[in-house]
Amino acid sequence: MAEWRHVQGSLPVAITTGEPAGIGPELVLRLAADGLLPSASVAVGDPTMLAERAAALGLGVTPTPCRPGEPLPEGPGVLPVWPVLLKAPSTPGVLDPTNADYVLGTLAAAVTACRAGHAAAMTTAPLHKGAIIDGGHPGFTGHTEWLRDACGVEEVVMMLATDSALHATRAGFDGPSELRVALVTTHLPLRDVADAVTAERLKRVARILEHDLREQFGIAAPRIVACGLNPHAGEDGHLGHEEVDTLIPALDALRAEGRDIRGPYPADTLFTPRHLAEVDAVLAMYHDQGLAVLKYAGFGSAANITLGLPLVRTSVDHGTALDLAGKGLASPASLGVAVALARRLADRRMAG
Ligand SMILES: NC(=O)c1ccc[n+]([C@@H]2O[C@H](COP(=O)([O-])OP(=O)(O)OC[C@H]3O[C@@H](n4cnc5c(N)ncnc54)[C@H](O)[C@@H]3O)[C@@H](O)[C@H]2O)c1
Ligand SMILES: N[C@H](C(=O)O)[C@H](O)COP(=O)(O)O
Repeated sequence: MAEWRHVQGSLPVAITTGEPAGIGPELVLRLAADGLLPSASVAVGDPTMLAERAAALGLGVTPTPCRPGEPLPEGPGVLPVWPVLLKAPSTPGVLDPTNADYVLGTLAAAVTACRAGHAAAMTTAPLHKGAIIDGGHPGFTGHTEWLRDACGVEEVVMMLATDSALHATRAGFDGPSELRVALVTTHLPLRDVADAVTAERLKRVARILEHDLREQFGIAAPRIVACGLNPHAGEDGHLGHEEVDTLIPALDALRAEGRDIRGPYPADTLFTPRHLAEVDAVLAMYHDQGLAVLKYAGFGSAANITLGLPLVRTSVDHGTALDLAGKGLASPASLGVAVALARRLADRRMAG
């Protein structure tokens, strides 16, 4: 794996501006206009496109190019930008796969800056997976998997947390809007999920989750509860064999290592206050099993964190919202939560 430089001090959070036809650029501009970005923040994207979007929405922000490693420009309305240039002009709401390499270029620039010690962390505005795939990257499935490969690690974990769970200071969840959900599998067709939930993957994911709850979130003795895969956690093998054959042996092995991991429990009743009050994170077997509940609890102000990376990466809880792009109607709240979380996690990592 490449060497990572960790430099003390107030390094910026690099905010990739995402799919240029989506809401990402205007959300970054909106936070800057409202003074809601931490002082050391830098956008990564096309400065001309950002300036045009700011003007179109009447936002008093001046995107100002600068280079990684140099001091950030300052001043009223100044938004520092590390330039990555569009491959083709972009219109809000209209996807153009020609810009796939532009979007991936912004991610690469942020990772390079983190690796070089020029950024403290990265936060990603939403990209459009279909546009990246159509733009010549058939294997692309999402930031999470792309970052795993770019950083050269075997496994990472996608965890989303509601805003109140991010600020909780006690153990356990208090109320249905306080939730952390991690996933064993991420972006794959439902048809392929059962085969992808292997004992080895489940154990790797659970170990990373437990480690990062401790190290990144300061939870001294993390308590995790795992969902079953099948209805009623397989009903003792009558409604699917994965629990008996895979989940229970893997969870037994994790418990034998001394980890507090419960389950597998039926997912439909696990997400209830009585069960959640006793745990720090839910481990769901697949994307919509966990994220439908998380987004019901906190859509719009939750954040996505990639665990297991050598860098800090956070993201929004929503997508490109092409229906809202360019209209100034999209909420910047989740991006604000994600940037603030990146700042906090980076400061914690640097202090430690
Ligand atoms: N972090 C990411 O990069 C990320 C996250 C989720 C989805 N996506 C991608 O985004 C694309 C579109 O996904 P989708 O349609 O499933 O979900 P979406 O989140 O883009 O849109 C779902 C609904 O939520 C609304 N919405 C989304 N963000 C909003 C905001 N900030 N304020 C107000 N309303 C908002 C949209 O208008 C739409 O009605 C897909 O390619 C998907 O893979 C990317
Ligand atoms: N699974 C995420 C969600 O539903 O919010 C989203 O697709 C983003 O995933 P990446 O961060 O891997 O792009």
